[in-house]
Amino acid sequence: MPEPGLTLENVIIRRDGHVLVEISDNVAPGEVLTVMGPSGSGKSTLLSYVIGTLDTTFSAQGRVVLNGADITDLPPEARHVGILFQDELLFPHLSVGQNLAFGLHASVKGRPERMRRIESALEDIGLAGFADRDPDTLSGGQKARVALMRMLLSAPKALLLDEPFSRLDTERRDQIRTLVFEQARAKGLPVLLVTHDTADADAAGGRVHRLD
Ligand SMILES: Nc1ncnc2c1ncn2[C@@H]1O[C@H](COP(=O)(O)OP(=O)(O)OP(=O)(O)O)[C@@H](O)[C@H]1O
Repeated sequence: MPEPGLTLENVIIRRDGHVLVEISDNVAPGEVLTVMGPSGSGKSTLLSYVIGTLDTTFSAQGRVVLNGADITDLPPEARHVGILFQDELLFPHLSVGQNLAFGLHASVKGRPERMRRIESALEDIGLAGFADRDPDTLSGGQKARVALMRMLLSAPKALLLDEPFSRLDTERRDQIRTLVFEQARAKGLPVLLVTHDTADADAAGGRVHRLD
């Protein structure tokens, strides 16, 4: 039986011959593995490796396996791994609804069905009726919720989060954090969370992998 979730199998990432990252682990569906470590320890590099955008200055060995399928050599768009960054930007020239439509998986066909999905997605993040708004009229927390939902609509099979909460004030941070972890659990998605903040790790409630 293939192991469900996101498996990093004997992954070693090197730069200039030196080992930067070494990890071997399985993140189960709905589980959050928090990756912590000082600046420059390779946290973002590890996420680049998992999504398939590792810079050529690095060399890597090992395998990335998602729900039993080896995705190590697939191009990023074929991996079905969603990523959310600290500086997650919405397209400023598109409305909130169009931004979500951009994320919506191609398997959702027909304009009425696509519109219905977007309306229901906006309800899920407490932004019903916001479809026609310009992103620059939203607060930071509202933008973060739209960015999260845009990623979820693409039907990823795993989530990677690179300091996605660090720009939010404490109250919004708690809200968005809860929303992300609830959605990941509800959809059974394995999550890799990169953060400097021990409060993020505590909220995630899962295991912590330290890079030095
Ligand atoms: N494209 C690149 N070319 C050369 N070196 C790079 C490149 N990208 C990252 N590095 C180096 O690799 C190391 C790891 O960087 P990385 O961004 O993964 O660290 P990090 O742990 O995410 O840091 P931070 O917490 O500051 O974001 C750093 O020393 C960085 O300078």
